[in-house]
Amino acid sequence: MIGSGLAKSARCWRRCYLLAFLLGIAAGVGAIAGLTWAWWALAGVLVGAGFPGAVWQARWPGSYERRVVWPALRRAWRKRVQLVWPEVCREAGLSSQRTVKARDGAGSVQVWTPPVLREVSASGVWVDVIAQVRMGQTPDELIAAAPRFAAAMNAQSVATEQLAPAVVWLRLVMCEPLRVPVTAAVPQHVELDRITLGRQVDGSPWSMQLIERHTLVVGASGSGKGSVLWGICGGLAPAARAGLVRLYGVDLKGGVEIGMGEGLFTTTAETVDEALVVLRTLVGVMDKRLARMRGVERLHRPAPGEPLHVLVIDELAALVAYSTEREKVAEATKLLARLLSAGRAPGVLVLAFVQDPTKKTVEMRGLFTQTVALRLRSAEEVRMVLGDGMTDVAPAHKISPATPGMGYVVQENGTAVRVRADYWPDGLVQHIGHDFPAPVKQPVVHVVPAPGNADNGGSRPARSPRKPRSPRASRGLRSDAATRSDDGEAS
Ligand SMILES: Nc1ncnc2c1ncn2[C@@H]1O[C@H](COP(=O)(O)OP(=O)(O)OP(=O)(O)O)[C@@H](O)[C@H]1O
Repeated sequence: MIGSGLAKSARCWRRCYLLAFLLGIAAGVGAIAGLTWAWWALAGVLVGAGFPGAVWQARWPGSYERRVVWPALRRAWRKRVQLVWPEVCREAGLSSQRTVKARDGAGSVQVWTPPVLREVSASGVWVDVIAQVRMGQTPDELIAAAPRFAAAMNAQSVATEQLAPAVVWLRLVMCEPLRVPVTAAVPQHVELDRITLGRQVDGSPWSMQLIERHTLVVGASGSGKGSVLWGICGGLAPAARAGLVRLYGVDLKGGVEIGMGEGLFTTTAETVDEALVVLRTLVGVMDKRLARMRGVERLHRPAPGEPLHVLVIDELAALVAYSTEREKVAEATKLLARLLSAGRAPGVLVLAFVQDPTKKTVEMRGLFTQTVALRLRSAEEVRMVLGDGMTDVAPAHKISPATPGMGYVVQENGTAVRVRADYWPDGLVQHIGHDFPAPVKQPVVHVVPAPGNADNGGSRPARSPRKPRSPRASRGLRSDAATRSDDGEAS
């Protein structure tokens, strides 16, 4: 999808082609009516320029945008920076003023000297400006004027950074290609290393590494955590069906989210007790794998029968902070911390979602190896989620509630990128839950205590195991069982 600036530019070019084409026809008619050869030449040039351009634009809009519209827009942005720079600097009080003699020697003129524009370049949907402050100025003065440049350039947003003691970098984001939502498609291929979740601000695909990573996604209510959750689980669906991945879902908000695509999951948990069973089982799997790997390999490679185990927790705070059952919360926190600290190498990964990073979850933040910040409520939350110094370059607290699924990720090279997850409507989630059933099902089996026995450990009445889905379920995870005979996998 293209942003409004791009759409405007495309419209403008379309009009030019149409005009060239019509003028060409008019010149041709003039030539037929007996005018000179010059009219024939004009007609040829105009029709020759207008017609192929119009056909290219109509027939191959993607390549036309890439090769014609974007380069023209970027050229125009660069020129505009050169144009507005002296004026904005003067208005912002950044230029120095001198009176010099006029060239003709008659009288004097005022000369304004702005900070030096060292480099102006444009790529993607932004313009990068590198400027050097004048003697006696501080970089902070230039950084404080950044919103004025953004307004003068009609930019959507501006990011700043001090590159050297006297050098400042400004990135003006000129149009918003992520404004229009895109609906996700049914995944076609087994993807394991990187899962494609949506688009980056420059229009390229946004993909995220999953293997060797524990992922934390933070976003206020309604920020679109569901689309990241289903982007990852849906993206893993072909691998799950092929037996390369097992998904375990913990959804303590009544199972509303994970229940939509329950078929994808090997096990789902909706109470703290069920979640504890899943956590104990995965810690057991992890410990056994680690013991097997010792001295043999350092990183587990997923294979059928030796799958990657992915624990998906919707609303992490419900598990480690909100529950009033303190002993259970303490155990869950401990088990989760073990998975987060040792699960990466043996292929037992955690993918957690949370609304509020200020609660106890923040204690665990350091154990996650990658973080996605969707819309947050304050600059302080951005700092908590993405780290110090990120509020300017990844202003997740400024994301509009009208663009759910939009957020910031910090790449391996340390730069922050704005992204938007594709939207997963309920029907699509149900569809993949149905079409990509987990080959192994291990429902949590509650052991009903004998009358008069101690607490059955459940916060809701014991229930009979869920009916296994096809293919036939393996033995379930027992709420009284801490370990399994094998990896915890199907026997
Ligand atoms: N990527 C997206 N593109 C467009 N719309 C989206 C996207 N993701 C979510 N939405 C819309 O935003 C609404 C809220 O999304 P979602 O339920 O995923 O938020 P959430 O962060 O999980 O909220 P909560 O924490 O309250 O459950 C959805 O009903 C959907 O209509």
